[in-house]
Amino acid sequence: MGQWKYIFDLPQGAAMANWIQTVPNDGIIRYLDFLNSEVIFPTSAKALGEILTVKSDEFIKPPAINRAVKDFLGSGLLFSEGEDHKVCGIFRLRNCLETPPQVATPIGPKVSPVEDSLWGSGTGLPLNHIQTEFTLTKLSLFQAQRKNLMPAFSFRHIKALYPTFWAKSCEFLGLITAEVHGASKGRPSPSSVVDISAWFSRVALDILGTAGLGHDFRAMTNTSSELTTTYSKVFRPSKQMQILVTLNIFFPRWFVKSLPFTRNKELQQAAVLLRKTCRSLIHEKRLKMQETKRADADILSVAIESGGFTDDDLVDQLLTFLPAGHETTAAAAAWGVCLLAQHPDIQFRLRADVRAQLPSPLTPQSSTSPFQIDQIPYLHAVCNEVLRFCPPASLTYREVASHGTTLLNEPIPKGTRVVVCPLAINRDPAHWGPDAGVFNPERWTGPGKANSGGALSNYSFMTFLHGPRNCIGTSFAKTEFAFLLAVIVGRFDMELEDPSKELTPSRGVTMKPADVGIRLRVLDGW
Ligand code: HEM
Repeated sequence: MGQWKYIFDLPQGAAMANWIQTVPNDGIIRYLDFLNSEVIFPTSAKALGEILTVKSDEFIKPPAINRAVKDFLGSGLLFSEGEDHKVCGIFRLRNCLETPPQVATPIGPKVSPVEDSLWGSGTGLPLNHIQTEFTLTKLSLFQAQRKNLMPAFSFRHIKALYPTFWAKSCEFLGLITAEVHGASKGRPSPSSVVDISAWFSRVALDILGTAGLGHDFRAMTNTSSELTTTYSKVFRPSKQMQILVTLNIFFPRWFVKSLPFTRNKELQQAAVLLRKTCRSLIHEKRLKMQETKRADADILSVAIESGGFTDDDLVDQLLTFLPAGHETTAAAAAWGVCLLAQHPDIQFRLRADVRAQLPSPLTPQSSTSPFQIDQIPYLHAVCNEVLRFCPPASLTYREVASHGTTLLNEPIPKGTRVVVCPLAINRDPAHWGPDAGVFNPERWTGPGKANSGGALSNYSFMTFLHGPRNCIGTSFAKTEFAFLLAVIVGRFDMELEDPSKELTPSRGVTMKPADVGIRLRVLDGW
C-alpha cells in the first residue's frame, strides 16, 4: 500500500502539506504509493520551475488520468497531450498553424481517402509520417489550441467583461438577499443560514455561461436545472471517486468502468448529458454567428472563429471549460466567505473599503461603474490570500514522458508520477515565512508586495500553477472572485453557524469547505 492509506484518509493534498514541513528534503520528496509505485513530490521553487516550465514537455499530464476523466471533462485544453492528442492534433495542425509544417518527401504508402478525411491530415501522407512531422515541428497541439483560445482571455477582453461580472454579481446578491429575507419571516434584522457553496456554484456557472460562452444557464433561478444537478453530482465529494481515480492509474479503463460502483454509473450518465448540452450550445452559437454575421468575444465564439476546431473538438473544449471555469471559482468564493466569517476584523475592514469604492448594487445599473473594483487594494489582498491559503485545485499530477529525465540533476525514470501540490507549497514556511499557516491578507499589502505576497519566488504561489500549462482563466477567475466577494461582504455580516467547528476541506476534485453553515445578516446602507 505504500503511503496510499495515509494519503487516502486525509483531504486531497493534506498529506503532502504535512510532509513538506516534517520531512527534511533538498527540493524533492520521494515516496511509494499504491502497489509500491514511485512518486516524487517537488518542494522547492527550482524543482517546480524545472517541472512546470523548463522541462514541461518531459513532465506531461498522466495519460491514465486523462483517459479516466475525459468522458465528462473532455479532452480539451486541460488534457491535450499524449498519443490521443497527437492523433486528434493532426486535423488541427492543418487548421491552426500559421505556417504549416514542411512535409518532407513521402515515405511509405499513401493513406486512403477515407483515412485521410478521418484523420484530416489532408496531405495524403501516412499517419506515422505525419505524426513524425508533427513532433518535429515542435508546435505541440496544446500550443496551437492555447494560441487559438488566448484572445478570449486577454487583458482587454477581461476588462470588457467587467459590466457582465458586475451585473451577474448584483443579480446573485438580489436573489440571496431575498432568500435571507424570506427565511427571516419579517424579523427586524433579517438573517439566515445559507448553503453558500451551492449558491456560488450556481452563480459561477451563470457567469461562465454569460461571460464565457454567451449563454445564460439561469442556474441561479432554476436551481433544479439538469446541468446544475449533473455538476453537483459529478463534483460531489466521495470516497468512491478517490478510489476510482487510483484504480484508473493502475488498471485498464474498460475494467475500472465496468466495476459496480454507483459513482461509475452516475459519471457515465453525466457524460451523456454534458456532451448533449455542449453540442446544443455549439449549434446555438453557430446559428447566431450565421445570423448576425459576426462573432462575439466569448470563449466559444473565439474558438469557432479560429477555425481550428471541429464540432467534436469544441464539445471537448466546452466539457473542459465548464467545470474548470466554474467549480474552482465557486470553491474560492466559498472559502472567502468562510475565512471572512472566521475573521470579523478583516471582514469589517474589507466591507468599509468596498462600500467606499463600489457603487451600491441598489443604485440603477446604468449609473454605476464596476471598474472601481480595481481601486480597492485591500479587496485584492484578501482575494490573493484566500487563493493562497485555500487553493481550490489543491493537487495535480504530472508523469515523466517517453525517455526519462532528470530533476535537480537526479535521474527520474520514465513513467514516474509527480505530484504537484499547491496546498503544500502555498502553506510552506520555507516559501512564506513562519506565519505561512496563518490567514493574513496583510502580507499582500505594502511596497512591492501586491503581487508577490512577500514570497521570494513566483513558484511559492501555486494556485494557478506556472509555465506554459498554467491556468488560462487566471484573470477571468480573479476578477470574478473579486466581484463576488465584494458584493457579499458589502451587503452581509457573515458568521460561522458554529464558530467552535474547525474549517475543513471536503474530499472532492476541487477543495471546498466541508459541511459549513454560514449565517448571513443583511446590513443596511448598501
Ligand atoms: C479560482 C479559480 C481557478 C483555479 C484555482 C484554477 C486552477 C487551475 C490549475 C491549477 C490549472 C492547471 C491544472 C494542471 O495543469 O494540472 C488550471 C488549468 C486550466 N484552467 Fe483554471 N483555475 C481557475 C479558474 C479557471 C477559469 C475561470 C477558467 C476558464 C474560464 C479556467 C480554465 C482552465 C483551463 C482551460 C486550464 C487548462 C490550461 C492548459 O492546460 O493549458 N480556470 N486551472
